[in-house]
Amino acid sequence: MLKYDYKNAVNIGDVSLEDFEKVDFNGAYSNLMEKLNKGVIGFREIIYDDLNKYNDFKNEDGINVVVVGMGGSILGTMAIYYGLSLYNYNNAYFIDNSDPEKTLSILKKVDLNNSIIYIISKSGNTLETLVNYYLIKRKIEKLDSFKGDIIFITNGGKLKREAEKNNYKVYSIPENVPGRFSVFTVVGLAPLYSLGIDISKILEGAKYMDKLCQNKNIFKNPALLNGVIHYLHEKKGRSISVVMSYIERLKYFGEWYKQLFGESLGKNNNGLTPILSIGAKDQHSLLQLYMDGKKDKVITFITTEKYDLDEEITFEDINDEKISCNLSNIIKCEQIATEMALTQRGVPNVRITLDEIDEFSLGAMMYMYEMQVGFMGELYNIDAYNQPAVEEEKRICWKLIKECGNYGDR
Ligand SMILES: O=P(O)(O)OC[C@H]1O[C@H](O)[C@H](O)[C@@H](O)[C@@H]1O
Repeated sequence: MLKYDYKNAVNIGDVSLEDFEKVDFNGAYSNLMEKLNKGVIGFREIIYDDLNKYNDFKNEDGINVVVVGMGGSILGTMAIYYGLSLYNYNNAYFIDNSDPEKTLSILKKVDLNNSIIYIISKSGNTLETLVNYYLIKRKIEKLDSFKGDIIFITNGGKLKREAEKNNYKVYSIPENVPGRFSVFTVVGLAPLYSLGIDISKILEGAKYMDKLCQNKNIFKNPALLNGVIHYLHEKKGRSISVVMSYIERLKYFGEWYKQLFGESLGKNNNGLTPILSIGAKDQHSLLQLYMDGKKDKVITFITTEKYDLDEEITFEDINDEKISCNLSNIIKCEQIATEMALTQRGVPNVRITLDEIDEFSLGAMMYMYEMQVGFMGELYNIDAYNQPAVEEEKRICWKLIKECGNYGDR
């Protein structure tokens, strides 16, 4: 389950309940539902897909899973995998950048003969994914015989042609699901299945949240409510959306959230800037800014009722007095203290509380943010599902790469 608390974001920072009346959230609700019900945008229908197709994929103990992708083709998978792992990532490798040190250090240590390798790219033309694929291809060609598995998840472009030329298995992604909304498709669920994660429980969480998101009563619809709250505060100049997770293993959830929020809403001089903070440690690095800097932020706390690892501690405080409590009490007190201090300073903040950190709650929270971004796209009257501006850099880069013999030496 997931609880959403918004009391510190209304009647704070000059946003009142009366302001809600000025926002056509009913229109946003119907426009988004029309797009989803007609299948124009498909990120809702796919959570009701039949999961039998995943029996095709391997899920064997001890086998490595190597995922190669960028952005929406890998961040959701990392968000869920690292969100569920308790800091022991023995057989999962994510190649998600063009940093030679990162990719080559992974390829130096992973035994590709004992690996399922997912090459994931919706367009099939993403430079980093292409180059990382060629690095793996070259490594495989040096082996006497390749006993691993290569699976392509792509809809076209160079990578699809490569897969067909080499007779690799190819799976497609529903065209009406934009990349950054595709974690609940084969893009995320296939590698997560191979990593032994209960993908049906992830979808149960998404479906639980979908029911809440059908509610026309905004105060019972966390995605719509959080969307309208961020919209209203952005209209008052608070365009930075800080997500401060008091669960450090949600760090990659933050990376996924950054792309979903930033790339979907950053259009036509609009947009909110997503920032991920980790509590309690960012109280010692960014809280001064959040408390006393520009009043241009809305803070979202993410916390949990239950930490999977916890222990009692007895220690002496700074006045040499004995304190006995659980470690989880300490971080929970820090989160509440930060929330209270920010509220007293008039910094609007909301809180998402997970029952526990499991497939269900991550599925629910990620689906909530997909729906929230959908609603906000309607509120801003923008296309939340494309990313035309990123193409400009790609055109320049491909041109430079062609000359890279010279450019590389500059
Ligand atoms: O899945 P791909 O086609 O490889 O795209 C990977 C990523 O790169 C693109 O440049 C877009 O900015 C992202 O929205 C997308 O998720």
